[in-house]
Amino acid sequence: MANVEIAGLTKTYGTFRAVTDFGLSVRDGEFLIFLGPSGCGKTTTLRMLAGFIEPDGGQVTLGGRDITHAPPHRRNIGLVFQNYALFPHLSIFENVAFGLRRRKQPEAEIRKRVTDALELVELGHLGDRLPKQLSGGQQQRVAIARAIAIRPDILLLDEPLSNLDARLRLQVRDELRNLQKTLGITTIMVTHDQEEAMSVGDRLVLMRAGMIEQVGTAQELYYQPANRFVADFIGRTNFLSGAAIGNMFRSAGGCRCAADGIWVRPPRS
Ligand SMILES: Nc1ncnc2c1ncn2[C@@H]1O[C@H](COP(=O)(O)OP(=O)(O)OP(=O)(O)O)[C@@H](O)[C@H]1O
Repeated sequence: MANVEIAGLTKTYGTFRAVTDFGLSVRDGEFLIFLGPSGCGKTTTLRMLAGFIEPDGGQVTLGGRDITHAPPHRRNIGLVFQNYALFPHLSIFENVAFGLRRRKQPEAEIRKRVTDALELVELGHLGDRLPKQLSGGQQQRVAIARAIAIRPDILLLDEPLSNLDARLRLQVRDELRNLQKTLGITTIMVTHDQEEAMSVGDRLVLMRAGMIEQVGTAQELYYQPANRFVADFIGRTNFLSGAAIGNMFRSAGGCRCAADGIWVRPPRS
């Protein structure tokens, strides 16, 4: 477990700025969501944190350690991708054991950690199967078990639920949320699904065109949007033109709204 400090992270492809001056503190044990429309830079930012994309500028520290230019395997980060990325020729047990074998853990430790991780995602009885003998939801739970088996400092999830059908999506989403709270692992998840973000995230980072528009809880973004884009993206919002006068709002049609949100239609004269 660790807190993550991100400062001024920037990535440019040619002349196109995919991520600009991204700065944020992720708290120890927090479930943070990167949310925003397609192409806004969520995956690029996550991949810079994972070490797969080299940033052009900025800094990332993990538990106080500068990892900005460290290779992925030196970061102790658990990764879960949209497409599960399981090894098709390895058993479920060996898929989960993979990262531990690479880290040259003793055999007894590997057995214990794989068994524990598979139990946590309720797949302890399926260790001998191959990935193709599992459903999509089960495969994604294996990918989650593999990520947590190495006891990562942080867990990075890139649209982990988007290949699942609607029912499984809800189920795995709730399981993921419970698991994250049980283990207390600092977690960052990318999604473009507002409802998913609002139901699992402690805080949401709403991005647009490579920049952060607002960071806050779902309630803060919903009730105190920083701007029109946030209000539009997060809520089912109707926009009325008008003017704020003290603690009142006067719309072009003559209605007024007090700070408590109660509408008042002025008496006809
Ligand atoms: N290797 C690359 N070369 C050039 N442009 C790229 C490259 N990778 C990403 N981009 C561009 O950077 C921008 C951000 O991409 P990114 O994948 O981070 O967006 P995203 O928010 O994760 O989108 P989505 O929700 O569709 O996955 C996009 O406009 C994309 O086209």
